[in-house]
Amino acid sequence: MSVLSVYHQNRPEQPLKVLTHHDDIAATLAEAGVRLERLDARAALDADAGPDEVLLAYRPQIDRLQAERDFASADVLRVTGNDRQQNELRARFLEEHRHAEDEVRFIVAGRGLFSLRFGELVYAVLCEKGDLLTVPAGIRHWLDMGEHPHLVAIRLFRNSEGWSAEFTGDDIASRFPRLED
Ligand SMILES: CSCCC(=O)/C(O)=C/O
Ligand SMILES: [Fe+2]
Ligand code: NI
Repeated sequence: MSVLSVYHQNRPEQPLKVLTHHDDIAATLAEAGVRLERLDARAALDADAGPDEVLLAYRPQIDRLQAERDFASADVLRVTGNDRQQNELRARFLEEHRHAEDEVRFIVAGRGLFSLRFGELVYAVLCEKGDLLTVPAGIRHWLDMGEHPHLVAIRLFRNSEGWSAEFTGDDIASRFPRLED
């Protein structure tokens, strides 16, 4: 179930509101220019399927998005378990950053908590399998996957080089709730 919690940036201990209905969440995010959509994520895949298998299994969804929005590349981010490499990935996305292009992420397994800043507000949206999240370019944000990450996401880029980000150096994420396992 997706969940949206809206906070004032100085009061991370007390959300101003919490929404749990997908339509309410999508409508609230849309007011801020963020799109949350649902896609079919029921492809039969082994738990350890590699990036090529994931991209092949979701080719119809990717092709449709590519036709609508003209992406130049796609990759698969898989973060599962908590070995050193996974912990490094978790730590990297927990640092507040922004991108020069929209962040377009299709969650095909597991879940992740995206926290987005709009003025003095922080919108923390828990995304799960089947969610397609589009965050406009330039929005400051971070992502938590919890202490035992389980997240597989297809990432779509306009940039043929793939993922690139500018880290803001702001430690706001350290004051906000993490994704609970
Ligand atoms: C769920 S996609 C993983 C992380 C990522 O690419 C990003 O930019 C998070 O903000
Ligand atoms: Fe990002
Ligand atoms: Ni799973």
